[in-house]
Amino acid sequence: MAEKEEVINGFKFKQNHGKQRVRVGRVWKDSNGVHHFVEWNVGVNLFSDCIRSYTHDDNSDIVATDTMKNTVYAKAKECKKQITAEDFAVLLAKHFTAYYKQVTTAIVKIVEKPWKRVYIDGQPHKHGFELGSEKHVAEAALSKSGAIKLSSSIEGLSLLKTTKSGFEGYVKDKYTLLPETRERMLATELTATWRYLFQNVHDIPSTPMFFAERYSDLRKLLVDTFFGPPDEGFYSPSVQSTLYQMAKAVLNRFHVISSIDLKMPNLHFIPVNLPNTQNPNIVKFADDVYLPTDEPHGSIEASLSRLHSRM
Ligand SMILES: O=c1[nH]c(=O)c2[nH]c(=O)[nH]c2[nH]1
Repeated sequence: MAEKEEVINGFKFKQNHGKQRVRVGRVWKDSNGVHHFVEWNVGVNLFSDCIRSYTHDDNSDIVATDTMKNTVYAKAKECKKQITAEDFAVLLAKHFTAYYKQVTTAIVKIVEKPWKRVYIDGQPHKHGFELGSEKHVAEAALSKSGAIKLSSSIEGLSLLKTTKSGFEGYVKDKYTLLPETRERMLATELTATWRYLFQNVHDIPSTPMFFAERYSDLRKLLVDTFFGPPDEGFYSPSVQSTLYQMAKAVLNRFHVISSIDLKMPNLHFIPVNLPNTQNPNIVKFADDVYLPTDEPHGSIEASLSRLHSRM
């Protein structure tokens, strides 16, 4: 699905064009008065045979980016039932690759804002929503032949535990100042991206909300694995180890997923000690008072894939 590289006038040439940040809100209303709502930020990139627009001032093969933007709204209107960001990305990519002879591949990326139904006194509100924290991203890259790459992400999921974390046994040299510990805070802002193993657009399940269920089950599994059981927790010997446990849990549980990438910045909470000549113990750290910092932060990233992931 790599972009086509042409040779023009003795140069290598690659191109694509699209429309970014197409913002759309969509409401679906059930007959019983319950409303459903999504807010999407859609990016479209088309790989198409329109090279003469670059070389010969001939725009006759260009699908206008304004047309792409209008198509997003038209297709959102056509979806009479609630649809996931993944299914909407695939729907748009299918449209662009099927409708225009020039388009060889369409990449559609959708960032969904975390609007969640409001609960009032424990009761779900029919038409009230509040904004959560992390974003849900879906990306479909579809070629005319039907070959597809479909992935989803959770972006910006903030997680913190106040104990059951340590870091020992690392390389010590003349630059090392960090003391070893078996007692520290662990905080991160997780980005997880997973790829579905569907290789062709026809392999994608037609079950409504299939991808929404995978998303929320996977989110729960990542969170459960990060923290461990409510009373005991899990001891984390490093961010690396916890990350690996999380990635492994996902591939062991979800057979429709072929790979997962996790980014887990280590957001440091620095122990506070404030010695003072008159009062050496004015603030003596006892795993209680910390200085939270955003920067610098550790950056720990890894991806885990199946060796054989064909369906
Ligand atoms: O879990 C950790 N992994 C590291 O690689 C690292 N490096 C560091 O200074 N603190 C930590 N913590």
